[in-house]
Amino acid sequence: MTEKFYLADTKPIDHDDTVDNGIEECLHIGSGKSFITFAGAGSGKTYSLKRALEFLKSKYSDDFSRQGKQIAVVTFTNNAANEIVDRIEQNPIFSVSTIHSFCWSAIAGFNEDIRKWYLEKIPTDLAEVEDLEKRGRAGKASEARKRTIVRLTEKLKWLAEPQSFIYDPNGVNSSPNALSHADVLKIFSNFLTTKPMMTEVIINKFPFIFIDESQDTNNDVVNSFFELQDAKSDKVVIGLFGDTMQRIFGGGEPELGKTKPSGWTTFNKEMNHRSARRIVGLGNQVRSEDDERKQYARDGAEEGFVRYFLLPHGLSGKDDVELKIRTIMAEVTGDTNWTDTQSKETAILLLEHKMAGRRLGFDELWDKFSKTDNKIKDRISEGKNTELNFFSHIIFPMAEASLKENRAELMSILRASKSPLLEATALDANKDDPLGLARAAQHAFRDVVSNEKVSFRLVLEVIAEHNLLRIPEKLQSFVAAFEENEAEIEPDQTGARVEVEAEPEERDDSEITAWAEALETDFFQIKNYKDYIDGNSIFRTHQGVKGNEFERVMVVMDDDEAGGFLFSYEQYFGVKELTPDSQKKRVAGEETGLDRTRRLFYVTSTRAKNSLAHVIYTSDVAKIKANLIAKKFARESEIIEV
Ligand SMILES: Nc1ncnc2c1ncn2[C@@H]1O[C@H](COP(=O)(O)OP(=O)(O)OP(=O)(O)O)[C@@H](O)[C@H]1O
Repeated sequence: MTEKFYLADTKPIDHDDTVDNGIEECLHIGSGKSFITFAGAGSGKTYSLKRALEFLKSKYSDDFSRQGKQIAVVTFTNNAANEIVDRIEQNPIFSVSTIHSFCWSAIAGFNEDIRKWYLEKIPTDLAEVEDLEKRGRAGKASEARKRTIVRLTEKLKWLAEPQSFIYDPNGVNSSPNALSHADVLKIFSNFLTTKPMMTEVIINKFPFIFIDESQDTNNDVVNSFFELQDAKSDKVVIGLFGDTMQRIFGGGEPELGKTKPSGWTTFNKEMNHRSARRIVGLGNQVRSEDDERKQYARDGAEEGFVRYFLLPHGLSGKDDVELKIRTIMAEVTGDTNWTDTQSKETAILLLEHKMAGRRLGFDELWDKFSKTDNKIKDRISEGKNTELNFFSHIIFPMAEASLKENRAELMSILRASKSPLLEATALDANKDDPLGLARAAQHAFRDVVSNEKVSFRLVLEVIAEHNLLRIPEKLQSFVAAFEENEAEIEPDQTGARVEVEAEPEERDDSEITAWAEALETDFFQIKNYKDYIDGNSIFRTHQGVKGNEFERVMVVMDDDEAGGFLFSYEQYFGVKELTPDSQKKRVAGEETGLDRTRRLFYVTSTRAKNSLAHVIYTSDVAKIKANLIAKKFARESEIIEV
């Protein structure tokens, strides 16, 4: 059989230079040429972005510095923003920020407009919940709906007066007038298309706007940029960098690169600078079932290794088997680093937190969230769940400082988190001993966290009881009794307790139920969760490695253990039939779990530079083997049954 299905062809390293030259032709004020770059894995999107920035710097640096203009680079995550900042030369004409920071900086200060936006939106949300409540049954969900109705009604009252809104892109946003992450994006998209003044401010400040990872950039935001280009093509150039095959988070625009945007200049990058020929070949074969874009490896690239390990579902001692597989990979590749458990150049990719949770020890916590909405799970996997972050970013470091009796560190966390006990009103109320209350609270907190088996609930309760920190909105109902005490202590603050709008999808009853159960589990699991989210472990999720690269990658696929329904490798590899619902969707040309799984498989496979081990737990080893060969994902010799 011909090797063309397995090994990518090669081209010289400068093969894509024409693309970068083409991009430069768009980069003139008034060019009218906004552009979208199609570029597969490892094609050097960041490289092209960097070149574009350098070009603009050489052309406009003096003018922009004088006029206070900037070039905006908008990224998906803080990590991506930092990586770009590291890779470009520091210059005040570059403004690199996450999408949330960018949107917030555009709408910040438009307080009256934000208030009006809420005044229009909340009655609709309220009517929706009231209607659901009228038709729904009594029970936990109904209780949650009733709480939402009270909250929204109070908020409407609060919004009757002018307010000043705040937002922290990296924070928990639990203070009364803080916007939620989701609302910042919604408000921005709405204002960009309906508020000419804000639009003018943006395009005057940013004549060039680049958006990285555009395939996953929030749908509303991307579409508002399409409208901006239609209306102001003489004043702004927008450049989208991304790869539609790597759209793996929920919020992106599915039509990107198909019907949208129209009339934009498009560029195709064809090189893969990252991976060995065999790995680029596999990526091409995966893509042949989607948009059929093909990549070349670099001239001189090594052949590299791909191996498949097929294992039956329900196997016991998975950790041992996976260790053995790494030993086999070391033998096959001659690369002994495969067995080094600390190597930063090795990644073991798990489909879900649940799998990492079991291997790292936060499975009890994670299990409680396994039945929640996918958007919530997405936020957890991105480390963006407000309440979990409250525990991992604030309370856990406090517990550590407290146990080490590091009072300075503890005070600094309390100050940074705006502890109510350190506010002027609280300090003034106890003139004789302003820090007395804070001290008592710290002692009580230390007593509680000294128990290594303490539950999240007890930790939360001691914080609420002593008013050590403001509790994020969704957790407030679990400590409601203490809040009333707090209102007695600070009668002036009543109105300020109302939290500003959370995204309706996030007001999901299942999340409240999950929290009720999760709070009963061991608090110190949060350390393992935090290590994992911070990337301090060899384990990562399939979704979490987007944009990263490693010498060696082992991808563990186990539908049974993952227990999710967003992805199904069994369906993708032809072992299980599509569900009737998916079949209907497929016929109607709609997206199915199969498309999502294919894209995820593409992302994980293409993280490896040199060697790739696919570990597949399946209900039918023989069938999967036959299908991998039929799809030309594997040569027979690459499949190993352990
Ligand atoms: N033109 C180039 N010449 C040399 N090296 C390059 C070039 N472009 C990219 N590289 C290298 O190739 C690797 C992949 O580049 P980069 O991470 O920018 O790709 P990407 O398109 O963002 O990939 P992905 O979408 O898979 O995350 C990096 O190690 C980068 O340094």
